[in-house]
Amino acid sequence: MLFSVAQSDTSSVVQQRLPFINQLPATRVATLATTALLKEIYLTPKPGLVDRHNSGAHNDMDFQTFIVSIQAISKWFDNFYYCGYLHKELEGSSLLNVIRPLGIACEKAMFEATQGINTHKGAIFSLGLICVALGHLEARREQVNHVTICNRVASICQNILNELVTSNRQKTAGERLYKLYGFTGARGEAAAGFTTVIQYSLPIYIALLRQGHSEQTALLQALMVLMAHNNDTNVVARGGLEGLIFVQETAQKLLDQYGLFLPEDLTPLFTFDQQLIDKNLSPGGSADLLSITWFLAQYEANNL
Ligand SMILES: CC(C)(COP(=O)(O)OP(=O)(O)OC[C@H]1O[C@@H](n2cnc3c(N)ncnc32)[C@H](O[C@H]2O[C@H](COP(=O)(O)OP(=O)(O)OP(=O)(O)O)[C@@H](O)[C@H]2O)[C@@H]1O)[C@@H](O)C(=O)NCCC(=O)NCCS
Ligand SMILES: Nc1ncnc2[nH]cnc12
Repeated sequence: MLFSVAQSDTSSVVQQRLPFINQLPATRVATLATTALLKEIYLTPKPGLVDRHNSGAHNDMDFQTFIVSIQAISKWFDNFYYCGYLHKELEGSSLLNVIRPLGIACEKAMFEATQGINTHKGAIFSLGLICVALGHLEARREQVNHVTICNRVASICQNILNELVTSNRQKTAGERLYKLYGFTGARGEAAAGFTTVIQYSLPIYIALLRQGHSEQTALLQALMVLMAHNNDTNVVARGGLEGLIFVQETAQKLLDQYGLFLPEDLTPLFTFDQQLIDKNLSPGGSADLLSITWFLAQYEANNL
């Protein structure tokens, strides 16, 4: 296990529902989820995002903020997995009501560790759902692959968009942008079974690895493909529709013009990074989907 978290860090929610959960062994799934977040933050250069080169379009967080955040939330991925595993009798949408308090408690641990900075709110939601789905599938001894994992996430989130449709509150960016433009953000991606990952980033990532390219090259290509296709509410929150169109069209133009972004010449990505910094645009949602991409590819490589 990369990080250990004091047992007292788990919330009362977990203690009430699963009092023995902290005595359960760390899972390989949680280690994989933690590694997926580390792979993402270490990848450099990521246009507009925090990486080892700079903080992208962020003046409130840096590389170390993400490391501290990952340390704080790492243990929670075990809790998500066991929650899915120990509630195998529940069907899809009933699971969401059980795990949501866990996710909110994990968000709290993140905010405490980062002094209130939102580093991984979306990642906790998306990767947390993946861990719940894996626990649920494994407990039921169902087939496990990237398709069944994402289908189980879609089943868990089958009613989640209702909260956007019926809610009058616009407390978060996601809720506000749904009312303004109809974007469903992280909720929509999960309810659709991470189709942006399944259709775009995962196939490209796996194909490049099979061709012998480095993990960095495969991850950079996957990120650019995600930025070209993902309706990232982080980008819209900062730059409106104009900002989203700029990110998607520029990413696609670079993919068309350069094909691959190889270590010997990453200039186009550094230039794109500076453009997004100048425009205060950050594709945080695509960064999360990149972690999901790496996780699904690695899980299958380890287990099939
Ligand atoms: C379901 C919730 C998580 C939804 O929260 P919210 O109402 O805020 O909805 P969204 O805005 O749609 O999404 C929240 C975060 O999800 C990421 N995201 C955005 N678009 C997409 C997309 N199309 N696909 C996938 N993921 C997406 C994104 O998160 C990442 O970016 C954040 C960091 O970037 P930054 O720009 O700094 O963000 P801010 O600080 O907010 O902006 P600034 O002030 O700096 O300008 C970081 O979170 C990354 O992860 C979106 O931010 C929520 O309602 C919920 O239920 N939470 C509880 C958890 C839970 O339910 N868990 C259960 C499963 S275990
Ligand atoms: N590296 C990163 N920079 C900014 N926002 C993010 N959200 C997730 N990963 C991120």
